[in-house]
Amino acid sequence: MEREQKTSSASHVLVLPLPIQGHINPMLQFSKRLASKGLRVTLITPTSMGTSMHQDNACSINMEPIFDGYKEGERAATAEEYIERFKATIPQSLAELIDKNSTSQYPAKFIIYDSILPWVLDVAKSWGIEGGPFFTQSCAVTVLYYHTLQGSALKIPMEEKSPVSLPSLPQLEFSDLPSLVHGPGSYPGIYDLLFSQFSNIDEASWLLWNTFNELEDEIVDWMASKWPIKPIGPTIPSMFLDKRLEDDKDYGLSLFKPNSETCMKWLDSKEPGSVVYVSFGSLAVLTEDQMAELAWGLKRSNTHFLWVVRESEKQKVPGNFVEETTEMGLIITWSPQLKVLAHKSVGCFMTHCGWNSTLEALSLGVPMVAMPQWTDQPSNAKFVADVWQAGVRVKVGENGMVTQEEIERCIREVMMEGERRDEIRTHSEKWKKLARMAMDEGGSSDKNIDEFVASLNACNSNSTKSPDQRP
Ligand SMILES: O=c1ccn([C@@H]2O[C@H](COP(=O)(O)OP(=O)(O)O[C@H]3O[C@H](CO)[C@@H](O)[C@H](O)[C@H]3O)[C@@H](O)[C@H]2O)c(=O)[nH]1
Repeated sequence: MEREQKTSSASHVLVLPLPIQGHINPMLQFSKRLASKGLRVTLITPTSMGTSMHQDNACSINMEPIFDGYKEGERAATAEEYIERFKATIPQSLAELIDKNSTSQYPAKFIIYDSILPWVLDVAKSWGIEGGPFFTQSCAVTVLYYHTLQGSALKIPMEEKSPVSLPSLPQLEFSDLPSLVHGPGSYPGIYDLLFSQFSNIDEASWLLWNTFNELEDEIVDWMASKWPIKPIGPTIPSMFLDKRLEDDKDYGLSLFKPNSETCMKWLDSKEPGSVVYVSFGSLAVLTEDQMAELAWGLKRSNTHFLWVVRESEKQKVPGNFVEETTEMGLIITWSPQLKVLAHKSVGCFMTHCGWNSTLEALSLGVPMVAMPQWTDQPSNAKFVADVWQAGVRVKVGENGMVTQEEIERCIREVMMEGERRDEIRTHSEKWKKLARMAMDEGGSSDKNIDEFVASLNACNSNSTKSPDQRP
């Protein structure tokens, strides 16, 4: 498993993501940046991810599997059950890994853990290792969770669905708030998980964030007045941004198998800017009725479409839809999303506004039609449409459904020639430039990464506890 890294005497950092695609991608990508700056990085891959992941061999970091309570292929019935077993198993597995490392040539100095696994910090500290959480969602959304937890400015359950005004944030309607803020009853296990991010935030020495200063400037300033936060994103492979890391062309680790060849060939055959790319990420589950509205909305828009429908969702596509749209569209089960967004034929991204997809579209200058589903996505959609003005957001009907007419209207607004389309394109291009600048040499995120690396290199002495001090 172990690969050659740039510097043999480098500080060693462990990185532990929750094993879902939207968390693996940014943490793996950040790991690559750290490795490019001379650190030795080990990405910890919980066993449930399996060994059959689709892995890019050019990846510059080490991977170390640890037991998370599940054998490859074994699945928990619910997210809550998975997290429970994960939490019961990982501390021991992690302690064994840290122990193994401590007697090696490269004892770990620091652990970067997914912010929704705050208890990792306690395990690390008991071994004399420092740690810091990595936040995979926006600063704005985290601030909203923070205010909810404080219970003063934002109280749940919300009795009145009136607009909310909070420091450093634009005025937000009820429908702009993360779905979990609507109340613990909505998603019990996940609610606890997201709110636990704050349980020991004051004990962490670095808070690393997949965002960039320019994108969330006022919010970053507000947070920086409370915590040592460091925006280090967008965590997109370098070849799509600053192009400084030649081998960094892809995320490199996928839990799904992309239909790359079919997809890129199909895109090559289309006119520039003529395709709507549609994807709702790795987790979203639409109702059968909503899938049907989406399908017929795509048909009504009369535009070419490339639609990602995961294997588990395929049976919801209306029976006659594929035959009726063979000339217009292609449905695939997973795409090489960054390559798709960077393709000249793509003119618009219809997205659920997962934070990675949002950052990817902004970084590649692709205008969006935002169709949020749950968790942080409504707030991301609010920013996309009204703050960054890089797209439009669908209106949800009273029955919670987005109609085919509404989907058609939004796609046309972003795709069809006219003032509105030009405005959105201009804003999208602006964010593309700013994202690139943030990651390029001397950019805001690049400086933060340098600062983090320098601080680790400065603690030259091995701080891992000696055998008789270990727990
Ligand atoms: O066909 C596809 C579809 C997606 N992706 C990639 O998969 C990732 C998906 O991440 P994201 O857009 O954030 O969506 P989710 O998978 O839904 O991510 C979960 O995690 C995110 C980070 O915490 C949250 O913002 C989301 O709301 C939550 O659903 C992105 O990097 C995409 O490039 C592909 O490569 N191919």
